[in-house]
Amino acid sequence: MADEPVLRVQTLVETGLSNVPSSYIQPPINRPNSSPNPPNSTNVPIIDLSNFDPNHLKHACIHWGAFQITNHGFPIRLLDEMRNLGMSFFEECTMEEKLKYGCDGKVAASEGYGSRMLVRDDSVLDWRDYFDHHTLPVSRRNPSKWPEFSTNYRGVVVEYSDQMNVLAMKLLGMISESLGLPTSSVEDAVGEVYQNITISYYPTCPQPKLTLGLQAHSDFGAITLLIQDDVGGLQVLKDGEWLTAHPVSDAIVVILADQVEIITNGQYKSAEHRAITNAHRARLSVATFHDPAKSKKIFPTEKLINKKNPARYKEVTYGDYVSAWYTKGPEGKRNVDALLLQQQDP
Ligand SMILES: O=C(O)CCC(=O)C(=O)O
Ligand SMILES: [Fe+2]
Repeated sequence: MADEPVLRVQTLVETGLSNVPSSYIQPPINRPNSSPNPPNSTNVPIIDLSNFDPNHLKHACIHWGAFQITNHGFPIRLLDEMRNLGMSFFEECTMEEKLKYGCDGKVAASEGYGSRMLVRDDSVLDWRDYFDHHTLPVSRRNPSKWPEFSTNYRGVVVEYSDQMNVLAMKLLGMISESLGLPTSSVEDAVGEVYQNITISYYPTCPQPKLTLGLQAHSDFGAITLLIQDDVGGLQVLKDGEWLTAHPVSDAIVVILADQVEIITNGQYKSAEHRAITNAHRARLSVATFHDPAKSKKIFPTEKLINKKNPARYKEVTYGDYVSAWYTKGPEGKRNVDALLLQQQDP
């Protein structure tokens, strides 16, 4: 089992190093491409919810597994508050204050301030520090584990959690309808929602061409709603090419995760994505994950299965899926691909 590195990435950067330690150097095949897509080229689809077209949503879910939503009704004030409070935690609190909320590095997905996603110790480290909050069901909320440097931090997290959950369920309803299913189908297949909010902080990196802020992965839950700042660094894999999801002011990035791929029998795909680093400005993102309960059994929805379209994925207990993800590592989409059933030739 890996021990949590003593140094957070931010502390490493503050030492003024000009070469990144070898434990953060990606093998050449995983390193970021030197010429990313420019801002006005292909971007992940943008869906304006005030002028909603279900076919547009369907196209984005089939071909990208990720899209950005605008005019989503989520209070912009709350997006800004969450981003600003997150930035203040990382940049204005002392390390001593931050370490009061240090997470348990030996436990996967433990709550608090950390720097390592996997419990395995043989993977290349991400150039990222983070703060994970356990927010839903309400019984998992323990605000004493959240920072209190600002009097409204804990209140903002609660309001953000509730509002994100409402939006996530609305999106699952739209996704169901876009497949011709009753509105509640995907939400019912997910069951009780377990929500985590992770603020990721990517310090500037002296050698961004050698590192990743976050290695390539698909999210293991059902649906992730992510906001970023204007720095940019999120990339989505599309037809074998890594494309930067350029920041769109006040937009929310929607990322389909593995359980939605299984529930929709692969009609909709989870998005493989990663974060790159840069040498000039630290970057912040806030990801809100919506996952099933560990005991929930996940399988393709019966209404999408027939003779012509047989089930393509094995049933899995969600908790087993998550354990495999943390012990084997994400390595792109290998965990969901491992559930694929052999298809008979017609
Ligand atoms: O920071 C980002 O843009 C990506 C974060 C992410 O993919 C995650 O936390 O799962
Ligand atoms: Fe992710």
